[in-house]
Amino acid sequence: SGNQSQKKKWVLEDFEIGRALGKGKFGCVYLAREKKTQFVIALKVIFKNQVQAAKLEHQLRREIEIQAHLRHPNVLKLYGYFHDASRVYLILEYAKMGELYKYLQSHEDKKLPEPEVAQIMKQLASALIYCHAKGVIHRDIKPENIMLDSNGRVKIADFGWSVHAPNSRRDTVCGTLDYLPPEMILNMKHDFLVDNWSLGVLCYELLCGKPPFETKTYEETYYNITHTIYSFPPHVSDLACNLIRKMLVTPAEQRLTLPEVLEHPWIQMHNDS
Ligand SMILES: Cc1cc(Cn2cc(-c3c(Cl)cnc4nc(-c5cn(C)nc5C)[nH]c34)cn2)no1
Repeated sequence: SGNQSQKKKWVLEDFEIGRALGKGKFGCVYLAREKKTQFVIALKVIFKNQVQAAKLEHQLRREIEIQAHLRHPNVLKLYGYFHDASRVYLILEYAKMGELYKYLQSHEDKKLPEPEVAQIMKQLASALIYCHAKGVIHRDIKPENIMLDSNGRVKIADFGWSVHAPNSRRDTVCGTLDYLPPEMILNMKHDFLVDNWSLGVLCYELLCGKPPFETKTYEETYYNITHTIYSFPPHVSDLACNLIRKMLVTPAEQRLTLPEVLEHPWIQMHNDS
């Protein structure tokens, strides 16, 4: 049961370790199975010394803290964690189809059909509505951080860059909000809306095979993003263009909200497709 996985003191001997599933900056992820229940998981093994060398212990602690408390069908579950002298182990949900990024690469011209993209967008918007309601901003929505489970269900993973927005403080200290300067309140809204922008960039990339502002140089990409300079290939439907145009808006508070994304006709028309 839920609290069992929280209270249980896990040790490496509780698991049979299988093949490596992927490598990251500070470690690897292995397919693994809990011996007693034969439950299959993904075991993320992180080397403490590498995290310490990068001064990212606080970020790792935050990733664990945040992901351990999120429960949503489109958020990769963190069942528990433990550590030994040199490593931290995260017991993660195993996504059967791997990273969306690789799934994209396996398609000729690296793009997906519109109905499939609409389903992915619907799931991610729902997951982000849940995260934002818990005061969590992901801040790193991209194909590498989205996992595919069976039957086209997607899971947001890697909360390494996520943060608890100040918003949770604002919600709990009602009354004293009056004294917060506008820039701080705006920033709070602003922070949340970074995920809305990234979701728009992701939608474009899944439909077009490349991100909207991608160019050969950092400077050019920077200019395109800050001036919202991008164009659509001819095969993208008008409704899909309309949705993306309403998400890639520079003044954050003018961006489509996540509930509005779910209500958009392009998402609605592909319901249950
Ligand atoms: C360190 C480190 C590596 C990574 C990237 N990464 C994530 C996974 C992964 C996770 Cl966390 C959960 N389920 C997965 N399922 C796969 C998978 C399934 N197939 C058929 N092929 C793959 C690959 N990978 C999963 C692996 N690496 N993040 O931090």
